[in-house]
Amino acid sequence: TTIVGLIFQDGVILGADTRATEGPIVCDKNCEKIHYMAPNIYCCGAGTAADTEAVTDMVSSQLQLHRYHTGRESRVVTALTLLKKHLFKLSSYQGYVQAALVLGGVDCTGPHLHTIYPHGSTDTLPFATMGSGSLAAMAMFESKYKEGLTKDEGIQLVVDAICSGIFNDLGSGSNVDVCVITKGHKEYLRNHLLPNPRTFVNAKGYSFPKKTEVLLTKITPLRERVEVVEGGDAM
Ligand SMILES: C#CCCCC(=O)N[C@@H](Cc1ccccc1)C(=O)N[C@@H](CC(C)C)B(O)O
Repeated sequence: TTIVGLIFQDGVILGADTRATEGPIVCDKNCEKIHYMAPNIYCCGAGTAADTEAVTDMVSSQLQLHRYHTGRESRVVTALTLLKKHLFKLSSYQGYVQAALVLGGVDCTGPHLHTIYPHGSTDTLPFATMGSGSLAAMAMFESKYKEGLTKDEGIQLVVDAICSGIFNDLGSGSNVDVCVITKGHKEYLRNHLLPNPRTFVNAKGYSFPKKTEVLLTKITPLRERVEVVEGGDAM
């Protein structure tokens, strides 16, 4: 997996590839790794698919109940705290729930971007990458990120970072999903880029119309091609 997030002038942009693997096998060529947490909060997940889905679904539900209780928009820090307390839980989790997350959103306190690791540690950053393709993606961010990026610049940089993972990490592949979050608005761009289209092989395979002449190049016997030297030693 390659998942990323960055802060741009109007908010947060998240990005993800769409490959799921089981060892050397690609078991899903177009899976979703950007999860809905709240209207203004989304979360990318890397690690065990089941764990990332379960932990984000659980916290998303908790946030919804909290919104009903408070009558207010969810805050990113609330999602962050719920996620890290669950993953760290002494009772048993302690890193066994393999969810490596990039959490992003915009709330009444502004834009926020965080990473959450399986053991429950968190970081607050202007740009972040996670998953097996995170180094390929971070190389793009370290060389191209700057503060005050416009929306289009931010989307392009996220696409570049995800594509770096798609093309250089075997654990990542297929398509680029993007999510743009600003104050009061979000755009979930599913399959924003399709850089690996499946070219269709002719369904009939290689069939030729009747009477197709199949020409083989005339093969000249070796003797005719090589001057034979009488009594020469075998090479
Ligand atoms: C069986 C099985 C694995 C089901 C799919 C599955 O979780 N694959 C994992 C890799 C993995 C992990 C732990 C055990 C096995 C296989 C995977 O593709 N993770 C990607 C993100 C998820 C959300 C798709 B990425 O981090 O590479």
